Amino acid sequence: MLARHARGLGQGPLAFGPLMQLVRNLSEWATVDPQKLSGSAPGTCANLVSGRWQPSRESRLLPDPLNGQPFISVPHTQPDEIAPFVESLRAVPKTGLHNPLKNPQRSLTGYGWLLGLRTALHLHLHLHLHLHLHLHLHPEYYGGERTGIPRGVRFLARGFTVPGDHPGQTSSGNRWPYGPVALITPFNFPLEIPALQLMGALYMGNKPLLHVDQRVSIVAEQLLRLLHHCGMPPADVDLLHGPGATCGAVLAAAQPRSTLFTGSQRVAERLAVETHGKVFLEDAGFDWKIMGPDVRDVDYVAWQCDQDAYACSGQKCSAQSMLFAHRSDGGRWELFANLPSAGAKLLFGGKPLTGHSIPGVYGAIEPTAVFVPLEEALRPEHFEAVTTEVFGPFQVVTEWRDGQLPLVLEACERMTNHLTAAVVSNDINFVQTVLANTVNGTTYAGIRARTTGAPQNHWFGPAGDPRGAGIGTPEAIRLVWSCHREIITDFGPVPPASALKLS
Ligand SMILES: NC(=O)c1ccc[n+]([C@@H]2O[C@H](COP(=O)([O-])OP(=O)(O)OC[C@H]3O[C@@H](n4cnc5c(N)ncnc54)[C@H](O)[C@@H]3O)[C@@H](O)[C@H]2O)c1
Repeated sequence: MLARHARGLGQGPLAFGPLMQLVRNLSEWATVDPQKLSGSAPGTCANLVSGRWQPSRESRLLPDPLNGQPFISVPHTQPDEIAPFVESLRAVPKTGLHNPLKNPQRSLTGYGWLLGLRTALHLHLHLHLHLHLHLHLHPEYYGGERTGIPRGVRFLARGFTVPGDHPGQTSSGNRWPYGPVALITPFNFPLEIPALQLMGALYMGNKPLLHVDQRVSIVAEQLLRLLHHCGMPPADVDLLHGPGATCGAVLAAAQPRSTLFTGSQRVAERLAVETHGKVFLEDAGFDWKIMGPDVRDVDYVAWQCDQDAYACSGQKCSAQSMLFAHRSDGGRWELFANLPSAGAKLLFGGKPLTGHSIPGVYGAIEPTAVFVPLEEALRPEHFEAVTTEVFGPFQVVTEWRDGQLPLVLEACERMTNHLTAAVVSNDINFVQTVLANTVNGTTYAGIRARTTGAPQNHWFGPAGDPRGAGIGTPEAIRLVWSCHREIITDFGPVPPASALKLS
């Protein structure tokens, strides 16, 4: 009954109570119960293409990160099985499933149910299937989590008009979908990134092929099953489980009009070439934090450093990768006063964790920090190694003294990834100098500055690269999932023939 209620498209936002109930009733829509997933009762996954759930020829058994038991069987789709995915994408017109002039009601009534679902998801989804699965697979921080379902979908496609050159002429800027698109996401945010980006793609009128890292793609599958249950047409999204290379083969054959890729630098650069540049990137994060000379509230700042570098085992793209601590001789703040003046040194960590049952394939090491003197870090022979993202509980620490800010800024200038950054200072002149001379796309400034935390209430994405994508705000959705189309209407009146001259 609830499902029928939810499928009453066009009815506007649904009542909160029934939706909470709907999300709670796992048996109506979920195919796995995370409380029961185990080596003796593994969960199984299926591909979704053109509205039909389908197995693949081979499957891969994933070991439970908690105890090593094989607990999920996921399709190991091979390149010779991709034809239905290619056909499905090729069947989508460039004009999308809807656009400002075609089926505009689809973004209103077709997704009306989502507006009510937003609240229900926000409060209850993470208490049930997804959080359990999610925490099992990857313990992502969930405080302030967003579901990616903004109010007023139609306003995402808001355009503008400009008066023309003569009576009857007007030009209008429109947000237009790409039509067939691909969405590729990594292992470390199995729900948040697919949910936020998928909804944006759909709102703007695209049909996405979704590929999530095979180790966690079961979460995205359950999200799609919930969305179907709530009324999303099953053919609106395809889901491809399997190796990344198989997804690459689909892209090469189907040539989606645009691809949003979130993941490592290596794959990002490869896709940029293979898609001939038709790609938006949320790639590697080498994220720095600069402490100003005025840093105070030491316990708070140190706590935030630990959170940024080591929460979630440092496996956030926004994790603190390099800390520039200010060393103030005779001042209040001497973070690493006992460090040697030259040479790199292990500050702490560096050993494998012991006394656990985590399978070796997942890796488990102590929170680790390595100190590298600033001048040594800047040497050409060291710089690349010092500024390469290590996707784990690892950070590089250095220090700078009064007069060395230009060296710190030089290091920021020479880095290749510009995702998040933090300027920990309440000295407005210091903050302004650092902000004016750096480019990171999501930069926090002030004594409470952090590198992690996104995307809760703001844009999140890299800057300084025309391929840079965003996530988390209406602007991000508009940028990534629609393009600009200018329509100049010129209906007359037509001038008399006597007024026509060659120009
Ligand atoms: N910038 C961001 O917003 C953001 C967010 C999360 C993670 N990350 C980055 O992701 C990385 C960690 O994630 P990962 O190890 O899962 O990344 P990864 O690049 O190995 O994999 C990401 C996705 O790409 C797919 N893939 C791999 N090869 C492919 C190919 N040839 N064609 C198409 N798809 C292919 C994978 O199956 C996976 O779904 C880190 O570098 C981290 O900084 C960035």
